[in-house]
Parts: sequence; structure tokens; C-alpha cells
Amino acid sequence: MEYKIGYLGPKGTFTQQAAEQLMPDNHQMIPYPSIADVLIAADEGEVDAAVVPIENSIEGSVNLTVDFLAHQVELYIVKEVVVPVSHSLLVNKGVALHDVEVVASHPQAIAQCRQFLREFVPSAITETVHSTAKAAEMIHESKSTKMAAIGTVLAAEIYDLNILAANIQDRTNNNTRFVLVTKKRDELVEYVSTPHEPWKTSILVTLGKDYPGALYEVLRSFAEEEIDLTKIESRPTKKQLGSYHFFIDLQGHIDDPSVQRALAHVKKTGSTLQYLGSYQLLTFVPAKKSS
Ligand SMILES: O=C(O)C(=O)Cc1ccccc1
Repeated sequence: MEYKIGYLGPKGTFTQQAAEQLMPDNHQMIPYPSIADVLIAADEGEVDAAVVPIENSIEGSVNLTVDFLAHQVELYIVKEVVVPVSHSLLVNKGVALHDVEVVASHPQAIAQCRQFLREFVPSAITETVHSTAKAAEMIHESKSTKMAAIGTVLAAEIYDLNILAANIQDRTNNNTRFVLVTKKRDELVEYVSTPHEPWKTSILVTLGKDYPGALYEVLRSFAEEEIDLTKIESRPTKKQLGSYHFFIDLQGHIDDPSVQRALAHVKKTGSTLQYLGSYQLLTFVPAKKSS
């Protein structure tokens, strides 16, 4: 089966590298200019699935992705991969560090390299664009002698740029979680899942009404079933100030009896549940260095 897979483009993003690992066979890989565009494309059936970043070990959730999954589209996570992210500072040939007046990239990439920027290009201003590779493409096309991009080594090759500095992220341990999301949940889960690997489930819980211990009751439902939570994050419901819902990742499959019992209990407390998918983790395989 050949699928159409949308990813946050253009060519040379970290997301493309994640997409190629998540869907390694011969699929049609289609770059989209923003996270919103690729999620809408998957929601409207223009592609079979989309790959987007969802969480970073330094900066936390990619809010745009998380909020889109909650409010804007009906898509399910069917697989995740954690990619070690190493950023490079990319410029047109002949440009030196002291020439750099503007540093462009995805906001998370800029945020992950703050210390480097403050130390080495303290007077440069930053410009945020939809992806790291978009910044690289922009610099190549504009032939700018004042701009640098933060991006991948792959983008340096594709857009014919020099790497002024490598590994510029503030922490060496910089990992990003990417997810494969789709409307064709059952078909794609079957395609990407492997036997004997553990499952995770993502849900969104909205408290029914606010009372002392409401969240505690929700958490107790999982504790009683001895279900391990791997993430809990509150995000505004966007309805009024101070109103939140909770993104919860838990260990187990939605069909596990203990998960079913816990979720039934959550519902009994008056909370509503949105299922975001049960999926497995793909182990990332670093690309072999070309010699
Ligand atoms: O995939 C990319 O290249 C992006 O622009 C998103 C991103 C930014 C920073 C870390 C990982 C992914």
C-alpha cells in the first residue's frame, strides 16, 4: 500500500526526518508550509496521514499541534517517534558570524538555542517562520549576507548553505516527539504497529464542573487501576480565563480492561473525554554518517 503522507516542510525539516522513519517504505511524502496546513490536509482527506512535532524536551509542548488536535481537527495519533534534535547555524557561502544581523527559524528552534545566540550573536534579532527548513530556503533564495537560519545539516545540503556552527542547542539532550496522525485510524494503526511493543494512549479530559478535588478524582481513577501516566498537561479551553482541560498520556491501550475501567470512572466524575489515539513508540535510528 502506498500512502500520501503530509509533513511540516519544506524539504529538510526535522519533521521530514521523523516522517521518513515513521513511514519508511515508498510512500508519497508531501511537504506543507505549516503545522496548521498539514493537519487540515489530513483532516480533509487530502493526505492519508500527517507528521507533526508535538513535544520537545527543552521547550515543552508544541502548542499549535496540541491545540489543533483538541479543537480544530478530528485526527488520531497512530505512532510516535522521539528524535534527537541537533541544530546548526546556516548561512550563505562567505557569510561570517559577525555579519549576522537576523537569525530566522521555527520558534522552538530559536528557543532551544537562546544561550548560543546570546553569547555569539548578541545583537542579532530573531525572526520566526513556520519551520527550520523554511528559514534555510528563505536565506538561499534571498542570497542574504546578513541572515542565518537555525536548522538541520540536511537543510544545509539542500539549500547549499554553510554550517557556521554545529550542535548549538542549549542542552545536548534535546529530543522532540513527533506523531503520525490520521483519520484512517484502524487502517493506519494496523499498518504501523508491531507485535509485543507496549502501547500508550492519549486523551483529553475536560472537568465537568469545578469542585475541590475534581482533578484529584480523575487522577485517582488511574491510580486505582495502577495505570502509569507519562504526561499530564493543562491547556486553556479557550472558552474563558481560568478554564482548562488536561492532556493525559497513559501507558496501555484503550481496549485494555483496566484502561476501560479507569475511563468509565473518569466519566462518572462528570468529566468528558476525547480520545486522541492508542499507539506505539518507534525507536529512532540515527542516519549513518556519510564518509
Ligand atoms: O521540523 C522542523 O524542522 C521544525 O521546524 C519544527 C521543529 C523545530 C524544532 C525542533 C524540532 C522540530
